[in-house]
Amino acid sequence: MLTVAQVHRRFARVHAVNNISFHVSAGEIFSLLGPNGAGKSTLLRMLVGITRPDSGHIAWQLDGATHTRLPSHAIGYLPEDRGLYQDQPLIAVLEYFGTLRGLTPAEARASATTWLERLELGARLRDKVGSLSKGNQQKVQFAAAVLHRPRFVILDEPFSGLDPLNQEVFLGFVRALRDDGTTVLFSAHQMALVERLADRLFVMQHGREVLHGTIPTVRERWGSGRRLLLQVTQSPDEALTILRTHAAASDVERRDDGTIVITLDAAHPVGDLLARCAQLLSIIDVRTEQPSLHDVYINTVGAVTAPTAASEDA
Ligand SMILES: Nc1ncnc2c1ncn2[C@@H]1O[C@H](COP(=O)(O)OP(=O)(O)OP(=O)(O)O)[C@@H](O)[C@H]1O
Repeated sequence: MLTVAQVHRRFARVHAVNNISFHVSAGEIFSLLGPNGAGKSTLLRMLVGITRPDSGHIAWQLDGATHTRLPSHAIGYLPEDRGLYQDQPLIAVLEYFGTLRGLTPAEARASATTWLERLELGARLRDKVGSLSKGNQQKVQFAAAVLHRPRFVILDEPFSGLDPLNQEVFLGFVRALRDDGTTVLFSAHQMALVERLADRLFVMQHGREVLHGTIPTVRERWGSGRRLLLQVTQSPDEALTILRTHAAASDVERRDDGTIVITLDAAHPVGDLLARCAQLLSIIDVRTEQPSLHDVYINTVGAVTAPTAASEDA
């Protein structure tokens, strides 16, 4: 549905988006990740058509036709800088956004009312936007991005500023959009939510790609490996010494709660290792653990060094 090919955008000496390519399929939830200043918002603004790439191209496939920019009725956008008219009633603001996206005033009003009720703001539809809390304003902005039922939705940090309960509510809304056939691309910093929501993720840093793939692929390829977690009757320090000396387990550590953690690798199949541990230690409990997306992100992004101005200009 969307192809981004070698897209580049520079501000003075900063390569905000540096040779980025990816593809988003119809019906997918695609997540864009990266630390502050990585280039996510700049890339999203180019996808919406607010700014243009210096080079590279963006192509949308819709109903058999290819577009460089999607028609406004087909795209919804939640910008990072939330911009609602503070002194207007919620219903008037949403009706206005709906008509900008091709709905009639009556259609816009009906859809806005439905969304405000869904967002538990039905009782406040005549209140001014400025009288709402930050989180509730975010809900209204979300409604403005989706009330015209676009085919493709771009959400720039939809979870920022929301309490944990409302993060769950938004997670449900994004899933509902996908179930309705909408393709969703969102940026976020909340790894645990991304892990539960996204089909595929793309991590960028200093404008460049550092990680790209489905969640299981990314975990498998870039994760630091599965871990074996043991609770034993021996003291943790004694257990560490025994394992390092007699089980050839070099990547072994203890957690604050006394759990012994052995990172698995191909040279030590879990069955063999567990059998050896059982010979050496008195095991009370055993389980394995997958690296979380958070672990993968920290390991990968933490390992990238910043480009110098000289290397960027080269
Ligand atoms: N209009 C602009 N003029 C100059 N520099 C800009 C402009 N917009 C973005 N930049 C720079 O481009 C880089 C990428 O910024 P961008 O806002 O895209 O990052 P981001 O990944 O969205 O960050 P955050 O997670 O903090 O929102 C930053 O170094 C930023 O200062």
